[in-house]
Amino acid sequence: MSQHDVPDVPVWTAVLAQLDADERVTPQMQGFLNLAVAQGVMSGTLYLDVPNDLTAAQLNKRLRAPIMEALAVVDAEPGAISFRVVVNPELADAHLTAPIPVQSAGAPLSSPPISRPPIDDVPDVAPGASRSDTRLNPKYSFDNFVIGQSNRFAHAAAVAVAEAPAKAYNPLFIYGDSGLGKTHLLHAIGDYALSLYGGIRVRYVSSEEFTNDFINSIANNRGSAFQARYRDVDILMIDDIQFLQGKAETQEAFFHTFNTLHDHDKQVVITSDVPPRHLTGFEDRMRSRFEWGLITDVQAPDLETRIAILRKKAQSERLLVPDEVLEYIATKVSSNIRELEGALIRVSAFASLNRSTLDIALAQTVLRDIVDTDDANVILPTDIIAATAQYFRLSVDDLYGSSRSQSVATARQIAMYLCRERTNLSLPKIGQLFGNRDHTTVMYACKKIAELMKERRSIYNQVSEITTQLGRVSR
Ligand SMILES: Nc1ncnc2c1ncn2[C@@H]1O[C@H](COP(=O)(O)OP(=O)(O)OP(=O)(O)O)[C@@H](O)[C@H]1O
Repeated sequence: MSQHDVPDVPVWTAVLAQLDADERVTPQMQGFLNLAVAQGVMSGTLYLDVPNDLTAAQLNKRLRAPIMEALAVVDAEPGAISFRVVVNPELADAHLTAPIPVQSAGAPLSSPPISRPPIDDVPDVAPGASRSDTRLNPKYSFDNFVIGQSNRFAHAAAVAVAEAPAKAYNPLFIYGDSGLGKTHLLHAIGDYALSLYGGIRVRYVSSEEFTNDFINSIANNRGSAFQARYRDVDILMIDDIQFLQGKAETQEAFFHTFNTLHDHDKQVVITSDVPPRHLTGFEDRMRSRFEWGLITDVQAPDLETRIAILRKKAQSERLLVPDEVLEYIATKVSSNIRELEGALIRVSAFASLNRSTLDIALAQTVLRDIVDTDDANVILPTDIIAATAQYFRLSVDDLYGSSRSQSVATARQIAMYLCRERTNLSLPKIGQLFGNRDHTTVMYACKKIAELMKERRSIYNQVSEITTQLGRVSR
């Protein structure tokens, strides 16, 4: 990241100056503080981006009081501003590529805000198989999964596998169209198994990550570390295996991993968009192994299940949405649960920004441009990127490129959000499309835009206007 790209947030600069004289900010803590990049103040909240969970945890735990006190001193209205730490993996990317200057305690933020976090401060992080090691998303649990006709069998099989790994069905192969809950089920298996068997080693991986890991292991001569990562586990879950199509060497690596795990009574769970026999570009020996255990599918949910999913989502996000509005959204979007959730976010964001009553009329207005992909033109990611670039008067290359300036970064995040919501592309695929970015960067972008839509009218309007523009794309 260049110095030029660090947003200038005067209140943060003033807070840093205050903290300079605060003895609670030890040199170790200063290391973490230097990693924070202030993004700006919105609705009374100062947003600080940090590169990883460890830094977020340290700032929240050790520096919350000093930062809050400093904010109270520097702000004209004491107590009016609080702060929020957000993990932004793009900053971690920057660390990998940027030189790492060593800064003295209290160095001003104007130099690149990057220095190594102190290694001896790590013990606060729980040792052993923590959920972050396994890369599980706690939002995707069985508790949050709504069971209906369309997924009842897949759900039951997933629960059975979590309760008795390698005993019930091995492998478990779940297939179905995009956005119907396959990834959710994988994470839920991991989450439930961990809650039942404390020390169990669980690993979730997307097929793209598996491929990249494999390629890196060859490039860096680290084959044994690769093997250990995927073979020293009790449950291996690999998402969207169709992406290994045509990648003979990666398939070979997976084939050996699979055999080792299976031979040692370790559980393998696989997802795909089609059943094993329809997987093209795979060797027969692989396809037949995928058929050894149980094959089950997830289908598009019926109306009742869609309403139940929306109700659950509204509850977990603490959104007050009348039943008839949930029903309306569920009738409007029928094929993809990710789009269903996107529609709910928009309707509730619009109501909260305008402080208006959430009723069917409002939902109709907001969703008039959302066309169910069942009966609409298919929207291509390139349409989304072109429409977003045009809207922000940027070039398409700006969105694919590496500029971290605030305006380009926001436009890129909106384009990523729309690609996730309106197309069938997986997170890694979207990452690849936007200049080979990591899938966690896309995940962060989607979360951030969904949150900002509720808080900032400008962002809400931008997303809506680009959607309207997309509605006009015809082919
Ligand atoms: N039965 C369900 N109950 C609650 N939420 C669900 C259910 N099914 C899917 N979802 C939600 O829908 C969204 C999309 O699901 P998910 O990412 O698991 O789909 P997927 O089938 O893995 O899609 P892709 O193949 O594109 O990765 C997630 O936010 C997930 O939590």
